[in-house]
Amino acid sequence: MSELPPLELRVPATSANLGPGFDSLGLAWDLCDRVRVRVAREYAVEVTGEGAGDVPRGPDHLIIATLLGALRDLGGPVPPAVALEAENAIPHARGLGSSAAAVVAGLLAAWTWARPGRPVDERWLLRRARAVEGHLDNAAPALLGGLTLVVPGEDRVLRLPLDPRVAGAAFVPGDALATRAARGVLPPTVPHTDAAENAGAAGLLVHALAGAPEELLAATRDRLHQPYRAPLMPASAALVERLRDAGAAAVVSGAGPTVVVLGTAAELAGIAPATGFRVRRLRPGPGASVGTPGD
Ligand SMILES: Nc1ncnc2c1ncn2[C@@H]1O[C@H](COP(=O)(O)OP(=O)(O)OP(=O)(O)O)[C@@H](O)[C@H]1O
Ligand SMILES: N[C@@H](CCO)C(=O)O
Repeated sequence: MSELPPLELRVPATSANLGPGFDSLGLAWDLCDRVRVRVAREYAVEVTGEGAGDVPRGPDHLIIATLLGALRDLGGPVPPAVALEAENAIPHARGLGSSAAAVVAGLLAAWTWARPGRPVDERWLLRRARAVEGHLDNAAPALLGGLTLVVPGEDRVLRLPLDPRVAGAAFVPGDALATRAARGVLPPTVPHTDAAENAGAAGLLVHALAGAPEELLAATRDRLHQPYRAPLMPASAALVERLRDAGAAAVVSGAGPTVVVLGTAAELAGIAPATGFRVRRLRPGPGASVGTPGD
């Protein structure tokens, strides 16, 4: 068991939905959590940065629980305990994919211990991530990097072309909002007209992100989730409206309450801070990586 090597992983923050692409489009950012795991006699968890005061310190820590479950699924080896060190940069429960990043870290670590030297089986990893997360639009870009499309109902994930001029600015509020709560307010059905608007906007968004950033404002309109969630995040909803009225392609990131503006670096340079939000400049980034410490 002690032959299982210590591992170091990096996993990116992600924005799911991007406006009209509910549960299907997602984008990885250059904001990453760093995680180290090793076999130990007793569980030990050291966390710095985001969520440090809140996450469990034992086998129920999301990364460790995911790792152990996946090792069992892969037929072992399951160590007596693991020690985990995490430097968290991704804010928790803000719509930037922190839980998907943790799940992808646990699954990549499990694969690396159970199948050393073998390229990760993406279908296995995404199936496991779906079982934990319920949807894949954060896990897919966290694993693959860049812009990804999940086809809900089909077991398929595509990496889509992304114009290198596209960047982001995240407005992260102080208050958290659990994804589960934000999904709980969505109605079981939506009007046909809203579905049609979103279908058109999602198609335009893929086109805009691939090479027509001047279309981003028109392409980021959403009728399927943001209006229903607005009462849970009134400050974010007001900020989206204000930014869009000023011509910026602002959307709610994932289930919120972070607001993300998509645009070229030149457009984003003019974005002013907003009271009650931390602003973080973002660039699209690569997917998760795993190696041994010091690599
Ligand atoms: N790095 C982490 N380590 C341990 N637990 C984590 C970590 N990241 C997230 N979690 C757990 O997941 C919860 C947040 O998950 P949730 O799905 O509500 O939000 P999110 O993933 O940040 O946002 P979204 O899914 O909308 O992008 C945290 O409160 C914490 O319990
Ligand atoms: N598509 C998911 C993303 C959660 O991060 C939702 O909006 O609920």
